Amino acid sequence: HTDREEDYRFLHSMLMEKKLHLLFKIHERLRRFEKRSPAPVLEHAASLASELAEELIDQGWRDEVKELVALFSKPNFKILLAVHDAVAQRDFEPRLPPIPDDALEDDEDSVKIVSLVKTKDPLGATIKRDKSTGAIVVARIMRGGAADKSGLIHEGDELKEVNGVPLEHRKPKEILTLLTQSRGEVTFKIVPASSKEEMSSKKKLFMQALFDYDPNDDPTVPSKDAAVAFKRGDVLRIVSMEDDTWWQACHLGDSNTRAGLIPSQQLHERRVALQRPKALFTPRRNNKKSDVERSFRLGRKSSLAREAARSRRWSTGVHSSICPPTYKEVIPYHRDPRDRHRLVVLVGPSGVGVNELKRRLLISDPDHFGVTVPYTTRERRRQETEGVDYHYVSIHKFEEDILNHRFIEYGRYKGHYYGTSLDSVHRVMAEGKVCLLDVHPNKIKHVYTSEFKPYMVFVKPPRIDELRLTRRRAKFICDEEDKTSEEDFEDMINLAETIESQCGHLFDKVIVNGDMAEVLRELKVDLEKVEEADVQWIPLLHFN
Ligand SMILES: Nc1ncnc2c1ncn2[C@@H]1O[C@H](COP(=O)(O)OP(=O)(O)OP(=O)(O)O)[C@@H](O)[C@H]1O
Repeated sequence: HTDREEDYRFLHSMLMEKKLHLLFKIHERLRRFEKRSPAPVLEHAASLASELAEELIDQGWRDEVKELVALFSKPNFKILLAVHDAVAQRDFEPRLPPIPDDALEDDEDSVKIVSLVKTKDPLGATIKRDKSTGAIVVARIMRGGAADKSGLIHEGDELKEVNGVPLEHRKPKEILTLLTQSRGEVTFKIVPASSKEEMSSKKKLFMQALFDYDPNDDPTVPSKDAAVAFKRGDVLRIVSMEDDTWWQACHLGDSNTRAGLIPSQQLHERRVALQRPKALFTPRRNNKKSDVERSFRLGRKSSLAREAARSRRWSTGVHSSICPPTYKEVIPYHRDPRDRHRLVVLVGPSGVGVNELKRRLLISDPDHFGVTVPYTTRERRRQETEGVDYHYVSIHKFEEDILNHRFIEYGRYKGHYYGTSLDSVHRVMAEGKVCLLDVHPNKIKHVYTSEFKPYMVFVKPPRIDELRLTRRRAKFICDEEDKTSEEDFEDMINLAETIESQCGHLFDKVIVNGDMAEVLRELKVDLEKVEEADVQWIPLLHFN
C-alpha cells in the first residue's frame, strides 16, 4: 500500500510498457502451445535460413525478397533460429565424458561401467546392503529419474565403485554422502543383476490422495529426495506397487515426470491405526428429537421451517466401514460439452450452512445452477406454487414412490411426508444446469453413481471461535433472534468430525464455512475449475 505519487507513476508506466504486454503475449502463446506438445520439424533452421538468403539474392530484388533477406540478416532473428536449433538438437543436455581406460582392463567380464551426468536433481535410485552377501545393491530405481532414463542401472545391480572409489566395506550412509557431493559426471562400476523382471503394467493406474503427505515430516521415508509430497485431492499415477510399504508414483500436474516414493495404502492405514481413532467418537448429547430428516426447502426459513430445522438433527448413525482414508482409484473423464453436468452434492452437519450456500450459489447464477423441487404430502398454502415451492402429492402416491425407490431421501414432519426424488434431479440436469443437491451422509450412496458422477463437497464448520463470531454477527445483522446455543456449535463441530472420518473418502472438496462471502467465492471458483478442466477425475467406484 502506498500513497506516493511517484510509485503510482512508476506502476502506471510499467503497466503501459510495450515489452510487458509482449511478455504476457508470449506467456499466453507458450501456454497454448505447451498443451499441443510441439516437436521440431527440423534441427538446422539457422543454416537453412542462411542458404535460403543466399539463393534469394540471386532471385532478383523484389520488395518481398528484400524484406525477407533483411529479416534473415537481423541478429535477433539469427539468435532465435540458433536457440531453436539448440532446443531441437537437445544441445542443452550435458555431454558425457569418455569411459575411463582402466575400466576396460577389468578382468571381471560381467562388470559394466556406467557414466551418468548428475544435475541438481537426485539420481533417482536408492541403495541398500545385501544382508547375505554384504554387497551394496541398488534397492530402487525411481521411474523417470536420471538412473531410470539412462536404462543402464537396474534394481538388484551391485555397485562396486563410484567415481573410482571402491565401495567394499563402506556403509550405505557414506556412499550416499559420496553421491550427494558429486556433481556433473558420476561413474559407476556395476555388476548387473542376473535377471530382473521389469515391471510392465500396461494399464495406467491413477490414485487420488485422501491425505496430505510431506516427506520432510516423515522420519521413516527411505530417502526424502526420492519421495513425492502431495496434498489431499492430488492425483498420482502409480508406477510401481511391488513394494508393500513404499509405492512409486508420479505427481500429475507436476512438470517433473520423475517417479518418487509414496507411502503404500497398507503403510498409511497402519500409521493411522496407531493414532487415536477419531471415528470412535460418541457425541456428548443425544439428539433432541426424532431424526426428522432433511429440510426440503430452499429459500429463507419460515418460522415453522426454522422450528423444524431446530428440532432436526443429523442422525449420527453415519454407517460405513471405518477404514482410514488413503487413496481412491480414479479414472480420467473428459467431459463432452454436450454431456450433462456432474451433480454437485453438498454434505454437512445440520446448521452448518448447506442450504444457505446452495441458495446463494443459485442466486449468483440462476441460469447455470438449479435445485430440485421437493415433494410433499401437505396441503399447498395460499402463497405457494406447485412445481416451484413443492410438488404436492397424495400420501398414497408418496408411499408408492417410496416403495419404488424413487426418493433419494424422505422424512416425516408433523404427519406430512417431505422428500427429494431422483426424478427431480434428472429434471434439473436435463435443463442443462448444474444441479445442487444436499443430502444426508447416509443417503450419499443413492447418488454416488456413474450416471450422476457427483462432485462431492463437504461443508465443514470453522473452529468454535470463528463459528460463534460469524453466526452471531450474521444473526445480529439480520436482526434475528439468536437461539443457537454453545452446545449447538459444539455438536455441529463434533458431528462434522464424525462425518468426515466416516465419509471423508467420498468428498472431492472440503470447504470450511466461516466467512460466507469468502466461502461462496471459493466454491464458485472451484466448481468453475472442475467444469473447465480438460480432465476430471472420477472415482472408479462410480463405474462398478
Ligand atoms: N458462513 C455463515 N456465516 C453466518 N451465518 C451463516 C453462515 N452459514 C450459514 N449461516 C446461517 O446459519 C443458519 C443455518 O444455515 P442453513 O439453514 O443453511 O443450515 P443447513 O446446513 O442447511 O442446516 P439444516 O439442514 O439444519 O437446515 C442460517 O441462519 C444461515 O443464514
